[in-house]
Formats: sequence, C-alpha cells, structure tokens
Amino acid sequence: METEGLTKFYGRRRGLEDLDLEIRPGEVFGYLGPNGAGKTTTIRLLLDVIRPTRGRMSVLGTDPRDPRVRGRIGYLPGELALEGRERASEYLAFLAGVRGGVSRDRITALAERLEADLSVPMGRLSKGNKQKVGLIQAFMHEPEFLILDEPTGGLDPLVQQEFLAMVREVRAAGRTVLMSSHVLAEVEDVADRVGIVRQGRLVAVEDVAALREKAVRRVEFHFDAPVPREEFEGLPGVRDLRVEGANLSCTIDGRPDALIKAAARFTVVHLVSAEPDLEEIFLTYYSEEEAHHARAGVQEPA
Ligand SMILES: Nc1ncnc2c1ncn2[C@@H]1O[C@H](COP(=O)(O)OP(=O)(O)OP(=O)(O)O)[C@@H](O)[C@H]1O
Repeated sequence: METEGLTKFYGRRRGLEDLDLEIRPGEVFGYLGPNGAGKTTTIRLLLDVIRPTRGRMSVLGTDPRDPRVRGRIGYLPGELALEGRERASEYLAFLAGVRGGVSRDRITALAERLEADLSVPMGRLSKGNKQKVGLIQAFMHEPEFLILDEPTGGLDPLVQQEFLAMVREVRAAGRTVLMSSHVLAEVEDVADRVGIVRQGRLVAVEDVAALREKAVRRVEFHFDAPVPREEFEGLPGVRDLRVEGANLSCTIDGRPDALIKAAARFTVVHLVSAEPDLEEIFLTYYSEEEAHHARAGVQEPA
C-alpha cells in the first residue's frame, strides 16, 4: 500500500493532509493517533468509502476504486453496526457465501480461538462479542491485506493475546496488516513499524525494534558476593552506575550486551530489568521533531 500527498478535507475541515506512507508487503504497521487525528479517514480512503480531495494511492498494487481489490482486503471498522435478530453465525455464513471459499470449519475455528458466542442475535451481542464477530469476518477469507480500525478495544487480555497471535500468523504467511490504535502499548508487541498521526498529519514513522534499541532501561544485578566497580565502569551504554557490595544498578542506553558479559564473570543471584516505556520514548522523539519543525518554520522567509 502506498500513498502520495493523500489529502481529505470535509468542507473546510481537515481530515488528512499530504499523507506519504508506504506499508510494505508482509509487515504489520501500527497506525497511532489521538481521537480525530485522521486514522479512520485514512482507512476509509484506502477502502474507497470516501474519495480524496487530492493525492494518489495504490492498494495491493492497484487503484482502490478497482472493485476487485475489495475482496482481497479484510476490514474491521472502528464502529460496528451489527443489529437485528439475525444470529451472528447466520450473518457470518451469509458473508462467507458472498465472499466464497470460506468453510464453516474456518468460522468455527476462529470463533473458538476468540471465544466468540455466535448463537446470540446480533442486536444483543455484548461489545466484546461484536468486536469478535467483526474480527472473524475480517480474518475469515484470509485476505492479503488486513485493515483493522482499533481492533483491541473491548477484548479481555487473554482474547487480546489470541488476536495478536492471529496477526503474527498473518504476517508469517506474508500477508500485510494495518492496525490503528490510540496507544503504542496496544500494538508494540506485534507491529514492525509504527506511524503517528496528529491533526491530519503524519508526524513520525519508526521501526519498533529500533525504538526498543533506543530505549533507556533501568537494571539491577544482585550477586552472591561483592563485585569490583572497575569491572563495570566505562561499558558501552552503561550510565548512572552504582555498586554497593553485591548489588549493582545502572541504566542502559541501547543494547545490554556489554553489561551482561561483564556481569557473567560473577555469580548472578537475581536480575531486575524494567520494560522501557516505548510510548514515552516515541512521544519524546515526536515532540523533538515537532520542535525542530517549529524552529525551522521560524527561519523560513515569509
Ligand atoms: N464525515 C465527516 N464530516 C466532517 N468532518 C469529519 C468527518 N469525518 C471525520 N471528520 C473530521 O476529520 C478529522 C479526522 O477524523 P477521523 O475520524 O479520521 O479521526 P480518527 O483518528 O479516526 O479518530 P478516532 O480515534 O476518534 O476514531 C476530525 O477532525 C473529524 O472531526
């Protein structure tokens, strides 16, 4: 999927402006932003539900207006309108018939994985069960490109884990996923890259692995006997070193490799390492970028 200068104005209101984004085949891309940032606008443009004010895009190598492309996409809308007395199982069987090539077993298997109750009339489904029905219909025809608008809202933690496993399987099969969310924490375990959109503009795109490497984390080692401080001084990435008897604490900037190798010369009894808060790093990075642009803006001739 690729967009160039993709822009959507609703009258004078900006929905999305000048989006240049490429999502590579086989990657999981996390699309992040607060309410009203332009995530859903982007998704609707990609699905040809709305048309751009200007700009270009290609989805699965073709124009999204090509009616054949829709069948190759799986879509979970942010707000699901599942109403009426029809049972969820009947609705899914109907969609399976329309799309073709989806077996009843496939639907049953997905429902079991997500612990979805399909026997309930749609209008009486709980929020979580609606979300599950939405996920089943998005995944069931094994689409080449999955577009999931806020997929994890309303799912309990165990079901969320199962959903993430499904996303990983999609990637392992070489298919592509775009998933939106308000927060990085919801997508960081599964996304290869994340992009953040604010007020209709894409402000940063980052590799999650690179973000993790940039992360500063606090670690503590407890040894079985006092250790010499000199052995740990000046190690790459190690800062704020404190050695008190058999206890050592420090922060690590980037890879912990050198510290681990130094510590391995002694007997480690206990190790504590706090997960870095990627959200914090990402936002820090983003606000620096923004500050940079603001400064650049000041220098620009009128
Ligand atoms: N149909 C519409 N008519 C007018 N303005 C709209 C319409 N749809 C979206 N907007 C505006 O476009 C902007 C982007 O909205 P969009 O729904 O894409 O954001 P979002 O990132 O998906 O937010 P959320 O997380 O709340 O779903 C907002 O300012 C919104 O008010």
